[in-house]
Amino acid sequence: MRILLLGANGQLGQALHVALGELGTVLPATRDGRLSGGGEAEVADLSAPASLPALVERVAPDLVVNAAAYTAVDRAEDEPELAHRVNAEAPGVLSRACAAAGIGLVHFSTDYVFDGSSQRPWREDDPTGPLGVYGASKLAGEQAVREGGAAHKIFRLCWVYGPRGHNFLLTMLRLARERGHLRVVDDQHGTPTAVPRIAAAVAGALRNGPGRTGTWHLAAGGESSWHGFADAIFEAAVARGLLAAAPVLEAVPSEAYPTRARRPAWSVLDTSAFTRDFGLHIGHWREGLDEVLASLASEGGRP
Ligand SMILES: NC(=O)C1=CN([C@@H]2O[C@H](COP(=O)(O)OP(=O)(O)OC[C@H]3O[C@@H](n4cnc5c(N)ncnc54)[C@H](OP(=O)(O)O)[C@@H]3O)[C@@H](O)[C@H]2O)C=CC1
Ligand SMILES: Cc1cn([C@H]2C[C@H](O)[C@@H](COP(=O)(O)OP(=O)(O)O[C@H]3O[C@@H](C)C(=O)[C@@H](O)[C@H]3O)O2)c(=O)[nH]c1=O
Repeated sequence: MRILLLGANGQLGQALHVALGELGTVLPATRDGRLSGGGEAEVADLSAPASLPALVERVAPDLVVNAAAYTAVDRAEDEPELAHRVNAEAPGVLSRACAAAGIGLVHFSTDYVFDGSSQRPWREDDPTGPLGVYGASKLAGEQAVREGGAAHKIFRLCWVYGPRGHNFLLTMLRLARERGHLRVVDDQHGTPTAVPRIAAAVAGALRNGPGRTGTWHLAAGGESSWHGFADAIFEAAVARGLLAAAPVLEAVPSEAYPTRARRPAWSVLDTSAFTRDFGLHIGHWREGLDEVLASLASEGGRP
């Protein structure tokens, strides 16, 4: 199987590049045709959606996996058109191109399509209500993929982090090295999910349910606040020698840490449909955290 992977330089894209290798040949594509680890890739600029059908036609893959996205949650408030083009229009164009070629499309969405008001983990068919531009653009992307007509798998992820790229774990490690005191919100709840485990689960889902089309929640087990996640990061990072000492960590309400975009108070996803349909689960979020910190430690300590 030939798999065209868009967004191959992103944190999820890099993990998928490895994990999808077990299913066939991965053909990476990036914004500028270069792989961040060195090497060449196809060019796929999602801010120019009209360029995408020709790429799909020329490469003639058996499957397209779209890990590219506009993910800057606060900046999206000031660049709504760009966010919409990359996160909504481009996935719609891809879905139509895949439908025309008779191939499937794997796409990713987010817990930020919800408004955070639930009292229990969100199910796939719960009403959406994004609080900001990023979440709204990702919701429009889901709808565009469904309407585009390709057989698709849309995986809604939550609080993604890994050993590379831009994410909360790496931000916390950096800030802890710069300051002795951090303030982190404790009234937003979700499930931190490590990219290596997401990538393995996506490969497993393609293996176990290649013909299935639909939308699934895919996240680790358990739940935490951002403050609880930061606390666990510092405890494990000190134990693994990645930090000399944990900073003082103050729990604060969201009002005390104002951001350009509002985030949901409750982002925990119910993943039972994914487990039922593909026979897989990602494991508890603390297991994924331990693996990522172990891999950072084995790489020499400093991300
Ligand atoms: N990060 C998270 O916490 C979560 C992410 N998700 C979803 O998971 C998916 C993967 O996200 P993640 O890997 O974390 O995000 P990253 O920001 O790490 O990666 C996104 C990739 O998309 C690329 N990209 C952005 N704009 C364009 C463009 N115009 N043309 C081509 N490529 C572009 C970026 O390229 P470049 O490297 O050149 O900037 C980057 O490599 C996305 O769909 C995201 O919405 C869902 C829930 C949580
Ligand atoms: C850096 C920092 C953040 N925070 C708060 C801000 C925010 O409410 C929360 C999370 O911070 P971030 O801005 O790093 O995370 P954010 O970019 O909101 O993360 C989101 O990214 C997108 C792409 C998704 O799809 C989501 O699932 C989610 O992972 O923590 C603090 O309280 N203290 C701090 O020192």
